[in-house]
Amino acid sequence: MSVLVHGIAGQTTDDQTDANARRHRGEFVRGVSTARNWVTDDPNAVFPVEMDRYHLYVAYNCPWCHRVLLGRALMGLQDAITVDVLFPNRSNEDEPMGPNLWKFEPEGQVGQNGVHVSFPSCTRDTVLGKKYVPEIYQASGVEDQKSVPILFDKKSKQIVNNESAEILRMLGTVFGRLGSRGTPLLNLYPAERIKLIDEQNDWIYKDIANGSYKAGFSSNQEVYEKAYHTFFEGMDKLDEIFAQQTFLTGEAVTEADVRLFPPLFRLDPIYYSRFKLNKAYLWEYPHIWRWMRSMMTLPDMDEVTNSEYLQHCKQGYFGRTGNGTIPVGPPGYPESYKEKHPTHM
Ligand SMILES: N[C@@H](CCC(=O)N[C@@H](CS)C(=O)NCC(=O)O)C(=O)O
Repeated sequence: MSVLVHGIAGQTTDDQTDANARRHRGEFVRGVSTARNWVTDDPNAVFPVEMDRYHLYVAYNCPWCHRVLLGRALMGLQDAITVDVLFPNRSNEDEPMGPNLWKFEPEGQVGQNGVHVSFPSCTRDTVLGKKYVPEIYQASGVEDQKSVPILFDKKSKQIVNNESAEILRMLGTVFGRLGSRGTPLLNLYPAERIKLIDEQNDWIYKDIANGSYKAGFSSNQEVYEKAYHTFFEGMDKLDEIFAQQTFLTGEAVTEADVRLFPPLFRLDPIYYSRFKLNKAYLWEYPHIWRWMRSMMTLPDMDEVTNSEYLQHCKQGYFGRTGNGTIPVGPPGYPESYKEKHPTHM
């Protein structure tokens, strides 16, 4: 299948210059997504927009999946696009397909801490019946990829796209007419705001969304410290923006807000400790906190921010790290995000 690469602002990749040497020095360098086809309005296209034709493979703990699920919920696309949910921890060394692979585990599993963990929202692969994500890529003829999210075409049994920035763009625009939000159609990337959204996406991807991963997963002290400072300079900048307006590009929610949400949702309960992004909590930024509250009141947000959702995140980030125990606190999350102040204050 031909691979169309559209360079959209703030797409989920890193500069690949000397990537292996940088990885060797301990820098976390994100790879490139290679399935890059688009669902379009054209009924004769290879992938035309169609009710109940497309499917998402996701893990709730993955922030790139989270943005796509947020897009699906906000646009009211739950009946239009089906979803399968992976177990939050990847495979162990002793598994037949090899280690560190996403897999379906609806019955749950015994974690590193010796406790059996299961989540009601974890599913099997309801489309292809596979166990591991690389098997989905193999069945679709896409090589050397193992990441989620995946947008899958149930009709042709092909992977459409595995770049969350592009999947979200499709959900927020061309899929809009299949959504349940009525008219006027919601559009997360409206023509009159494109420039502003692109500008915000660009720096927020580098400094906040991917920046948090640079801090959390680099083993190089210098890379971590740089990412830490950049992240919190970004937080100051965001607090100033939200002192002036409700959302990132004005008074209406757009794709830029959706993309900002996953890393900020994870800051207090996870990134603060796990990624050592411990200069300040989200609740210490009054205007960002208010933005969070505005986001939480948007339609169907509960589906993708509830306490089970956060528990997937905790399991994913802590379940195979250190001694494998899952933190109980901090108390009051995610409920506090709907309040003026965190409830434990
Ligand atoms: N290009 C991807 C990046 C997604 C990504 O990095 N996903 C992680 C999970 S958070 C993953 O599946 N990584 C593959 C792996 O490490 O096995 C996107 O944004 O859609």
